[in-house]
Formats: sequence, C-alpha cells, structure tokens
Amino acid sequence: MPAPDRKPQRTSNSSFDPLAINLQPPPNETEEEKAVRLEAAKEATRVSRTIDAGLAESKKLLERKKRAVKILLLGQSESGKSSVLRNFRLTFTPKYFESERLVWKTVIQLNLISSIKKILTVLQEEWEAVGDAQSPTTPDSASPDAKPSTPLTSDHRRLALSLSPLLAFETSIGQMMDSTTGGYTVTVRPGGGWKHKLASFGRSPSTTPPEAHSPDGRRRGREREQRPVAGDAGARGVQGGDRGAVGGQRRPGRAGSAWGAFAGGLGVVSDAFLDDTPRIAALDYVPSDRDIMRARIRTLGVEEHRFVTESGFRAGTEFYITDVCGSSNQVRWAGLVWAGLGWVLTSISDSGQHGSVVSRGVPYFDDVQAIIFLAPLAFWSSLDEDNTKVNRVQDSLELWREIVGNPLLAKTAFILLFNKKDILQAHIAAGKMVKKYVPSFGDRTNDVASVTKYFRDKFSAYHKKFSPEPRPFIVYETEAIDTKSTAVILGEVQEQIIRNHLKDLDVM
Ligand SMILES: Nc1nc2c(ncn2[C@@H]2O[C@H](COP(=O)(O)OP(=O)(O)OP(=O)(O)O)[C@@H](O)[C@H]2O)c(=O)[nH]1
Ligand SMILES: [Mg+2]
Repeated sequence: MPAPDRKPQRTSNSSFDPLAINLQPPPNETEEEKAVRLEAAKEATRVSRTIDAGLAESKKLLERKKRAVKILLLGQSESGKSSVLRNFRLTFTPKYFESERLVWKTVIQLNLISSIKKILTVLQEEWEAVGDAQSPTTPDSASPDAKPSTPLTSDHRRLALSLSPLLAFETSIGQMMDSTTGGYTVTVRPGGGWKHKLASFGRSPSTTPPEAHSPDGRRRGREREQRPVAGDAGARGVQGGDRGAVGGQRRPGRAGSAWGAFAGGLGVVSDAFLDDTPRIAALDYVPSDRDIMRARIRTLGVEEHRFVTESGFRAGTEFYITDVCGSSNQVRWAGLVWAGLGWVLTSISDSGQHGSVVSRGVPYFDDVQAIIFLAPLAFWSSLDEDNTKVNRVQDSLELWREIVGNPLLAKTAFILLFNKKDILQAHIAAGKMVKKYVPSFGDRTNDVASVTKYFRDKFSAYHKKFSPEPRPFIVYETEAIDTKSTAVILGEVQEQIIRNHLKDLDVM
C-alpha cells in the first residue's frame, strides 16, 4: 500500500490543520509502531478527559460555592473563633460533631498535660533557684528542714518525678499529629489531617501512644494500657499539698481541685482542665460538649470548613466557614488576600468524612456573606502563645478598624461577638478594676453592664466611622464554652445570614 502523502493539502475551500497532519501515521509505520502510537493516543485521550472532568468538577464546585453561605471568622488569637465554629457544628451538624467526640479526648488530655508541664517548669525553676543559693553538695535540696527558703518539699520532687513520663507521651502524640511547635499549646497544620490521625488513636480506651505499636514499644505499651493517661499521680492530685505552703489542699474525692489550687499557688495561670484531672485521666473518659468547647488547639493558617446543615433553619443549607488563625502575621497575610491577590491554597474539610480533606486553590473572601468578628472580654490576660503583653482591647479594636474599613468588604454583614463574658464576670467579681487595664474606661461603674456598654459604644463608633458606606451590624455577648446559650445566639445569626443571602440570590 503506498505511504500516505503527509504534505499539507491546500485546496481552495479547506483550512490548514497542522494537528490533523501530526496525528496521521508516519510513513512506513510497522505494526509494532502502530500499536505504540495508538496506545499513546489512547492515553492522551484519557488524560485529556481527566483534565476536562477536573475542570468541570471545579466549575461545579465554584457554582455550588456561589449559592452556599460563606462566613469568615475573624478576631485575635484566643478570642474563641474555633470554639464558635465547634458550637456551630454542634448546633447544626450534631451527627458530625458526635463522630468527632473521641478526637477531642486526646486534645483535652494534651491540654491537661500542657498545664502539668507548666507546673513542672515552675517547680524546676524554683529548685534551680534554691540550688543556686545553696551548696551543690546538699543531699536533698527539697527537704523542708534543709531549705527554709522554699516551700517545696520532697513530696513535690517525688510528684514531679512521677509526672515526668507525661512529657514523653506529649512528645509522641505531638509527632503523630505533626504538631508544628512546642510550648504549651497544641499547634497543628491546617487541613484536618491531625483529626484523622487522632480519630483512630482516640478510639482505643487506653489511648496508647504510637510508640506502643512499634516492636520496642510493645512492652511499654502493655504497661500503659493498664493506666490512665495522666498517670496515677495525676489522678491522685497534688498529695504534697498537705504539707507545702504552695500545695493545694488535700480533699478526698476532689483531688482535681487540688491541681487547680496548686497551679494557682505557683502563679501558673491556666484553667486548662486542671480541676478536672481525675475525670479526664479516667480510662473511660468521654469528653462532654463543654469540654470540647474548652479544648485549646491552635491551627496555623487558614482553614475552610464545608458542611451541609443537618438541623436548624433551612436544614440542608451548604455552608463554608473559614477560620483564620488570629496571630498577627496570619491576619496580615489574610489582609493581603483581601487586597486582591485572589487565589490561595486553603484546606477544605468535607463534613462527615474523616480524612476527606483536600488542599486546593479556591478564591475566597471575594463573596463572603458575613464576617463573625470575635472580641474577647478577657482583656486582663496576655496572649498565651506569644508570651507578649498585647493589650487585648487595643489589639481587637485595631483589627476591627482594619476590617470594617476594608473596601472589599463594604457589602459584607458584620456580626460582633463579645466573647468570654464569663471571664469578665469572674474578674469583676474578684474585684479587678477595668480602668487599670483600659485607662479610657475612667470612673465609670466597674460592673459587667457598664463594661460591655463601654465596648459596644467603642466598637460601634469605629464601625460607623470607618465603614466605607453605612450598614447595620449586630452585637451579641457570648460565652462560647456554654453550648446552650451559644446555640440560641448562633440560631439567630444563622437564620439572619441565610435570609439575607436568599434575598441577595433573589429566591426569597
Ligand atoms: N472561659 C471561656 N473560655 C473560652 C471562651 N471562648 C473560648 N474559650 C477558650 O479560649 C481558648 C481559645 O479559644 P479558640 O477558639 O481556640 O481561639 P481562636 O480565636 O480560635 O484562637 P487562634 O486559633 O489562636 O486564632 C480555648 O481554650 C477556648 O476553649 C469563653 O467564652 N469563655
Ligand atoms: Mg483557632
């Protein structure tokens, strides 16, 4: 058979198609070459179809996202954004929330270990200080007789020794979760991969650490299987507290409270589950809803959560809630995105499926329906992570000003949550004077109502002054660790956002 003529054919009415020419078989093609060529063409078609399907999928995702409700959670670090998100899930996707309960068990136990770590650090510092002041040959530097300068006793030393294995536990779980920083806060990468890892781990009632599954860890693993996570000493509480001036009081059946008192006596500011040690360290511990809201985990970066509501107003509505880590660098970074850089890599966590977390580029902040801004009323404490003495009120107000003044968000509805109201109440009850921390508060009455009114007015004035165009905003006072009251508020917020969105979509 004569070889096909591969020269371009030009006729008066045909168009020149270089692709068609390239697809023609080469001259003198053998059967083998033909088979290879056809196989390559088949593969090219398959790849092309995959790309087309991917593009169609992305288009569908974008279309779906356009109709979904998009909410952005903003506020400084530790203001309670992630806790509000957890409340959202508890209220509107209760089945999903339930499926994650055991994941939180390990996080809560890690939070407790972090508090114990703080205590051990303070004890260590105290011993070092005493050691420096004494002769190094002193046999028992913690003995109360030998060391009148320290209230620490040899019981404290024994206690510290018995608790130190917890630090190894913390390290191994941290490695398993790919926790990125040390310190006292569990810090994870965005994307929810850590949840997937903890999901299987948390199902084991003994919460055996990962090294227990390695050949060398097997024996240690078996030993640990018999023990609660915080160890016997943890469950017993601070026994040395009976004798030492810094120790908590020994109250049978209330050992956990002794931990809190002990930490308070040492000046370790933390409410991270110390008072609940016996309950949390128990083998059959299952976190309550409130425990889950109190759990502290810091996610670096930006995390987008997609879910379809199971209950509440218009159940079945699709939501995208973006949780932006509140550390100042992250906020600046997010600011860059708002400023129009457009596409960033975020992590989309699909509801209802552990491990179905994918990372992909999506445009966001462009059509957010509402921003839920959290301003904590706990302005007495400094930021835990950074150890920097940030004036929390000033910091929140600055962030609020930047966000309400952003022209790209001119049409976005703002919901301001003054969170951690319980902490404000506790501090006022303890006699703390607001004007010491917020001088402009002046001589107003030092009670919860006056303080919240003062901040409402301040945030409201900034909103009015810096918003590119007039718009309303809603304010609530919240306590995100109280799931009942938060559910009521989120119910109103969610309904309002959906109604406005439907109006914008012209379907209401
Ligand atoms: N007492 C009290 N604690 C709260 C409240 N809201 C949140 N918390 C706790 O405050 C800590 C910080 O809350 P998160 O939700 O992690 O704060 P965040 O804003 O997400 O912080 P970043 O991730 O660092 O930006 C957690 O331990 C919460 O349980 C509240 O209303 N009252
Ligand atoms: Mg967070």
